[in-house]
Amino acid sequence: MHIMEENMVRGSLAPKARASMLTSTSQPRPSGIRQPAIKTSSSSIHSSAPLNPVSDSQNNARAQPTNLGQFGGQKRNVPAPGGDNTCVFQDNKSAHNGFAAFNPEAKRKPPGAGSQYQNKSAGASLMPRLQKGSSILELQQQRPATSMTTSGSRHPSNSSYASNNSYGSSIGYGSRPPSRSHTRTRSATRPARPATSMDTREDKHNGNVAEADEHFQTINSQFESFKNFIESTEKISTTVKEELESSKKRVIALEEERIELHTARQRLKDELQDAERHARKLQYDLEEQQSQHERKYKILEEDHKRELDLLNDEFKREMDKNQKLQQEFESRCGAEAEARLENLSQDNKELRSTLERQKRDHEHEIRLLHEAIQRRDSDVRRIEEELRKANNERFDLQTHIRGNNETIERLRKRAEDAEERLSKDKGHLGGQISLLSSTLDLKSERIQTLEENVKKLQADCELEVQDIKLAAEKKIADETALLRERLIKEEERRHKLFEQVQELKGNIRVMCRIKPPSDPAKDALIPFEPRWNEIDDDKIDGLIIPTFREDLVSGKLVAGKPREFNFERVFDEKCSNGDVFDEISQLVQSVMDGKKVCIFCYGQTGSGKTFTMSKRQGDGDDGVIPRTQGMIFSEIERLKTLGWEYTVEGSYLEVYQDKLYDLLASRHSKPEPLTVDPIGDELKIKGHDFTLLNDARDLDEMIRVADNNRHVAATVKNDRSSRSHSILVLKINGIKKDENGETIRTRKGTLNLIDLAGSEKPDKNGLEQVYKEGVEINSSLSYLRTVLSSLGQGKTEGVDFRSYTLTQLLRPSLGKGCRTLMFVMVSPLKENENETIRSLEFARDAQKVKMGGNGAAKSKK
Ligand SMILES: Nc1ncnc2c1ncn2[C@@H]1O[C@H](COP(=O)(O)OP(=O)(O)OP(=O)(O)O)[C@@H](O)[C@H]1O
Repeated sequence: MHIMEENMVRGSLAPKARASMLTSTSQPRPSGIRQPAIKTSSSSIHSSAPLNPVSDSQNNARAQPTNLGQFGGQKRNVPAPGGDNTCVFQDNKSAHNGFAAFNPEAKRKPPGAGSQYQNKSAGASLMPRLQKGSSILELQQQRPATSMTTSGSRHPSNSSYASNNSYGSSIGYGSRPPSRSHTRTRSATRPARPATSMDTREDKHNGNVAEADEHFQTINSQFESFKNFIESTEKISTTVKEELESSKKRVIALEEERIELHTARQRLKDELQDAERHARKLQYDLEEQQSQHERKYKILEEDHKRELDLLNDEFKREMDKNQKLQQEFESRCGAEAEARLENLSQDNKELRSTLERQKRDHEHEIRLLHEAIQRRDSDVRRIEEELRKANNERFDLQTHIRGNNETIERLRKRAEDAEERLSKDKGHLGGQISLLSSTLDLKSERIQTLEENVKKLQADCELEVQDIKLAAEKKIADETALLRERLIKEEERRHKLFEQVQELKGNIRVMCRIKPPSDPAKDALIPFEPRWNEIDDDKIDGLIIPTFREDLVSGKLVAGKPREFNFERVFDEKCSNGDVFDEISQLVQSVMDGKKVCIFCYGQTGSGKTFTMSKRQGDGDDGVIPRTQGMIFSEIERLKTLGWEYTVEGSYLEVYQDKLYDLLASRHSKPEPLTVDPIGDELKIKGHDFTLLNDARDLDEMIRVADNNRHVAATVKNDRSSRSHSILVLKINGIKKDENGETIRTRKGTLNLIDLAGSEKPDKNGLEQVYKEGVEINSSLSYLRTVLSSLGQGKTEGVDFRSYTLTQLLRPSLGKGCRTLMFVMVSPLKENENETIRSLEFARDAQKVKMGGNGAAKSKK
């Protein structure tokens, strides 16, 4: 029984299973199976069950050593029931333990007495087969027929031992074999005992035989009982096996469950990782989109700002121009034009207020746009906050899942333990697993919900951004269109105002430039007194040259009447070419508006005409021609945005010795003189084509070629004196079309930039050629003066332009609607005072010219 228990403990059964098994086996178990009586004192045995009294015959039997003498001093080893049906015979000590368990009587009796109810043959037949591990049944089957079985009354199956229903009651704890008082018959086969002294007492002997029979019966019944016990033990064993089998199955099922759980956990983990990856990707996409939107917004904003800046610049320029115009208007018009000035001021005010309003509107719209961007930023921040929360939740979830994983891991270990403590832990584990599974399900659902939220927020954000973008784009487009429209209108207004001011300024405007002395410390200079402009007090618009005369009485020099010259502007020696161009750029602008403009420089040789007109030395202070060149082509680009397309054609001509030459013609052969068409308002030259100039580089190249071909020579005043009048003619035509490509407006402007040859008294002592040139130059200039003074006297008809090629050339530029600006260049040197005064007088005459008629000045045919 101990062995059986040990086997059960060693097996992989959980305590509960073992307990149930033990419980189940406890029912049929004979009371002596686990009886610790092996170590119990005899007194306890007595106290637990009454012992049958030993009969006389038993005592007699004890006293018969011959009967069971061969067992003398030897304890009988009886196989113990239990375990896996093994009944082990051990040494005397263990045998004593095992047997005493169900037959304590054997222990209580002296060794010799033990053989009283076991005959020799029974003991001999059992002994050799009582091997370790043999079962009782086997023993029963293996037991050969003994002398007892031959009697037919000792066959185990017929043993009266089985008559005791309870093994415990017969051989159990504290029991003893039944009374030996039963009668029995002596076996017929029993051999006759040798004659002994006892034969003499035959009756007594017969009584002993009967007692032995009875004892045999008892043993049989005990054996039967034992057999029943074995059978019940076998049943128990089968039950235990079945329990064991079912336990194993449960273990397998649990293991499978554990694997499933593990797989599910792994799957969940993968899904969580996927979800994390997906969330990270979403976040990355969101950030990417945000940065893209921000970039686009920046670009839009910058474009908008640029456009605004441009418009503001435009506005400022317009305002400056208007201011200038107004100032000029005020300075020139006097009282008679006050009404017009009032109107202009009104217009100007309106224009200013319109522009201010537009500016305010614009700023307001920008503010709105900024607010929309700020709203969008706050939305983005909100989304980021939500995303952060989602990330936090995801992090919590991960932590929780990690905790869960650890719990699962712990549970897995516990499941392994549960293999040993199967039924006890199973329910708990299952509960926890299902709880965890449901928690995991909940968390997965939460992740899914969060992801969906993020997606939704992202989609909302994209839509919102898209809407804002579209609205902003539309607003910008509308605004641009509106501003463009306004700009076109303002351009028209400016054009009109400009025209009005130009008309008020007169047909020929005159400006004067004083060349700086080459050595101010040494050079004797004309004591010019500047007359500062009343409005622009940093500008000079007049010169006073003091005069002296000899007092006839005293013979001393006394101050005479000073000579005063008033011009539109006087540039003193400090002024640069840039200052000059700033003043005349409006005229170049008016060429773009379709006007005929003529700018020419008049002055003594070496007074700075070419310097002012053509200087191109790379020090940044270019003359009028290079600056005009730059301005024309940038204006063409600007006007393109207002729907205008311009073409530029150019020609560079020279009047040398009163003959007209094309400065662009090849100089390999002698150039042929050209003829000016004396009829019409446009300058036309017979047999001469204008060159199409696509860009500033073409014009540049044209000027370079012309400069190389111009007639120059050393004069007294100038080492490289221009010996001819050079004329750069630019025809600038603009065309504006509507959406259908129909021409709706045209502009035809002409710009003549003329660098006249130096006026100087011809030096008779110089080269003949130079002298001849000087005479010719002076003649043509004198004639120009004559023409100008005729025009100045209000003659509009009968003015003879034909006498000189120079005046023929200038005729179309001196008519009505033409703008002519004359620069008079003067030397500051005392030695050139007379020439300077002559030039200034020439300029004053020119200033008086009023061009009349409906076209060019009428020539005398
Ligand atoms: N405003 C100025 N500042 C500095 N130098 C000047 C200025 N004006 C003219 N000069 C210098 O004076 C010299 C003569 O000038 P420029 O050739 O322009 O005279 P010009 O009137 O064209 O003479 P010409 O009629 O003989 O051709 C040049 O060396 C030029 O650099």
